Amino acid sequence: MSLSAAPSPPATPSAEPRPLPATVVLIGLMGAGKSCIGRHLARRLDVPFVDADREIEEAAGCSVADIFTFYGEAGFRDGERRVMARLLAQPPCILAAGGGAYMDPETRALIAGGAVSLWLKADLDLLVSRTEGRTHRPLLNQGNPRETLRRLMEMRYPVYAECDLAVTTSDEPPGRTTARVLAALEDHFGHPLLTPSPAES
Ligand SMILES: Nc1ncnc2c1ncn2[C@@H]1O[C@H](COP(=O)(O)OP(=O)(O)O)[C@@H](O)[C@H]1O
Ligand SMILES: O=C(O)C1=C[C@@H](OP(=O)(O)O)[C@@H](O)[C@H](O)C1
Ligand SMILES: [Mg+2]
Repeated sequence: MSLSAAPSPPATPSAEPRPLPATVVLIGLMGAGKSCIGRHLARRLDVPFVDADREIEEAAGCSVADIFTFYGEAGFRDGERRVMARLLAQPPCILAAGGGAYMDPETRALIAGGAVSLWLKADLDLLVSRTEGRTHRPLLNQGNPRETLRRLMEMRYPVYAECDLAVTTSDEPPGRTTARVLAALEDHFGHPLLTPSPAES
């Protein structure tokens, strides 16, 4: 028996943390938490965070609601497709898409070609509770928002299901959801991701 003080190496060495290898696109319905969790995740990984809706607003010089009013939903979708293509050509970042972006076939193909899509999946009650009282989502500013969200779930969830990863969100602090998203990504990439900043809760 050796009396050496040197610790023996682990049977299976754990993988070294590596930088984010590809852009992560957060998809999901309005209120799922794409913008909120995206911001937390980017801070945790110390990579840029980009919110597609903010980029669209900057390019148009007005709010998403005004784009819908002046150019209609079709005009918004055209701008969204172009902005998503530009953002997907940038170095790896966390990209919060708007809820309808992944429904566009060209955008879906670009994401499948070089990014990782992660669906924040939420049930109807959670989406309603997280969106009520907010007025910046034109699709929910008319009619019955619960009914609109229910209809969008029916139309969109089968397409969202084409994504690479899905994480179910629940009524928990954003830090908990972020940790579960991070774990899903590390599992997908097969190695830990560099997290230079301390964990948030
Ligand atoms: N665990 C959680 N994950 C995501 N959002 C949460 C969570 N808990 C509370 N929220 C709140 O829910 C809202 C989600 O809105 P947002 O991030 O804009 O969604 P989206 O971009 O998907 O439409 C925010 O006000 C956020 O603070
Ligand atoms: O689901 C949609 O069609 C939309 C979602 C919104 O973004 P969030 O999902 O971030 O709220 C925004 O892009 C626009 O109001 C349309
Ligand atoms: Mg958002």
